[in-house]
Amino acid sequence: MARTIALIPAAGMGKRMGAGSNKQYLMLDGMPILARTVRTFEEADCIDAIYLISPEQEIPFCRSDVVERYGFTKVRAIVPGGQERQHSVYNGLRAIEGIEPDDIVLIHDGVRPFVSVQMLEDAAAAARESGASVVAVPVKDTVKVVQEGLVTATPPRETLWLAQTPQGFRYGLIRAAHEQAAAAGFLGTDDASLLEWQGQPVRVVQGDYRNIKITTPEDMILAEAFLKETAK
Ligand SMILES: Nc1ccn([C@@H]2O[C@H](COP(=O)(O)OP(=O)(O)OP(=O)(O)O)[C@@H](O)[C@H]2O)c(=O)n1
Ligand SMILES: C[C@](O)(CO)[C@H](O)COP(=O)(O)O
Repeated sequence: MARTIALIPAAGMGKRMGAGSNKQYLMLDGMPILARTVRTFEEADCIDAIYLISPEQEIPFCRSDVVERYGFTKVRAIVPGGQERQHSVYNGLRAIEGIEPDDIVLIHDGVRPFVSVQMLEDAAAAARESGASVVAVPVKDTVKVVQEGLVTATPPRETLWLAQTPQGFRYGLIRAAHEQAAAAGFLGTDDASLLEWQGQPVRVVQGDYRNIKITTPEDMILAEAFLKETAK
């Protein structure tokens, strides 16, 4: 049976959060965002090993204040990140030990702490069957394409989905896509887009509107509200 490996990029600088420190370590009800995210992977039976990706200078802190403090036993390594998210993920892909082309890699933002075990299982199963999967939700608003302050298009809403993570892949496929993108200088904002760029199919798996990426200060308010609701 193919193994399922989690790659958790957490090497961003959190510029849009403007917290003055890295957003992945902001506390949500007493626990760092990143630790909340890793906990779900630690608890999921379908996950065999976890690789974290961190800014190089924060690796000791990540080890002491996330991995050791919360006793995460599945974390195999903390890998230094790169300039862009894509570079960080590529570093992670190259660091996984003993991985086979048919093993599954689940790539998940460290700052999406509301991921569920069900989402991990669904994304991994779809990747095993189809090669690549992306967790996503349908958009609720009408989306405008805007150029130089003018609307140039209103794409039909039923075709629009918001991409989340986890995104799941057979290792051989995602490794080759990252290598080809790096050689061609193609930069995508998620991993599925690299396979799309190659013309490969990507299966959509139903996500959850609560699986937010904590990006700007109002996302912290939402995250705290979600936590309060589940504590009731
Ligand atoms: N060079 C980078 C940039 C981003 N990420 C990670 O990718 C995820 C999604 O990125 P985003 O929310 O954009 O985080 P930041 O890059 O930190 O935010 P900003 O763009 O506001 O600086 C985060 O877990 C982030 O840490 C990464 O590992 N390496
Ligand atoms: C991967 C991602 O979270 C999917 O929504 C998103 O594309 C990351 O983008 P960002 O530019 O790093 O915020």
